[in-house]
Amino acid sequence: MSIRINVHPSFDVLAAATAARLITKLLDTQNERGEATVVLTGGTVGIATLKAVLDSPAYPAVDWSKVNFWWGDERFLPAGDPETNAKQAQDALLSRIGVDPARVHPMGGPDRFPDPFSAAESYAQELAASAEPADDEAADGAEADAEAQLRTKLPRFDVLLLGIGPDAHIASLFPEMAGIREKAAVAVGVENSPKPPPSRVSLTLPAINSAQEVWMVAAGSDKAGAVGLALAGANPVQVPAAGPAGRSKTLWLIDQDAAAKVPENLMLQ
Ligand SMILES: O=C1O[C@H](COP(=O)(O)O)[C@@H](O)[C@H](O)[C@H]1O
Repeated sequence: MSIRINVHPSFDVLAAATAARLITKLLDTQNERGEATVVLTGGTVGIATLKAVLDSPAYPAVDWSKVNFWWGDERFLPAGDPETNAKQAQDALLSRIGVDPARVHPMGGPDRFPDPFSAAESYAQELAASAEPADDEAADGAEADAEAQLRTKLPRFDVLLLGIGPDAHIASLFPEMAGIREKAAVAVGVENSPKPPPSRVSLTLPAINSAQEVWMVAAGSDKAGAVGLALAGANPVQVPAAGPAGRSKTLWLIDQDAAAKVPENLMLQ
């Protein structure tokens, strides 16, 4: 598994470059597999990236009707609320590109579930229903066992995008809270989130780390501390952004301001 850090000169360049990467990644994956699966993030860079996809003359190269969309987290608000990550993604891109609604999987809100915990349970079921059939190649060892278990619960995520909060949260996994410690479930409900709104739903770290590629996106000097600590190898319970690791690749896509505290030895690699 490789970690790569890409520092871009500004927020706009970061969003445009991440969009270009995403288009190419989806196109390549469709060439290989016929379809592609992306896990979207909310937040500033996440949504700006989707807008930049639509601004790119290359976006029609992707067959958007064969892209599966999932979310890394969601604010527990009614469907269509402008604060939901799903509505923001719809407005920025999804409503404009001819997606197949059956392949779009937003997390549920209070219009469908009594609380974020039942919404998380339902999302876990929806994820499991899209899991790929187990292959017969049984690998040995506890780690292989855990991976095989996870494969029965999750679809193959080709690329998973994650924003980073100034407090180093990723998805809706906040420092020191139960969600970031979760090892068994693939999705969790969150109450008392330090960032409003207080109720949320999130994928867990094991679910995030099942992705082939994880792309960490962040911009701005308020993210520099979180990015620096994460790349210096902090404990994910205190610094959730330190936890994600894609199966084949982890890409850090950040702007110069967010890169200000990245350990120098890593910048030289
Ligand atoms: O609330 C959230 O915040 C994070 C980070 O957002 P940003 O605006 O500080 O970039 C985001 O990754 C997450 O999906 C979202 O629900």
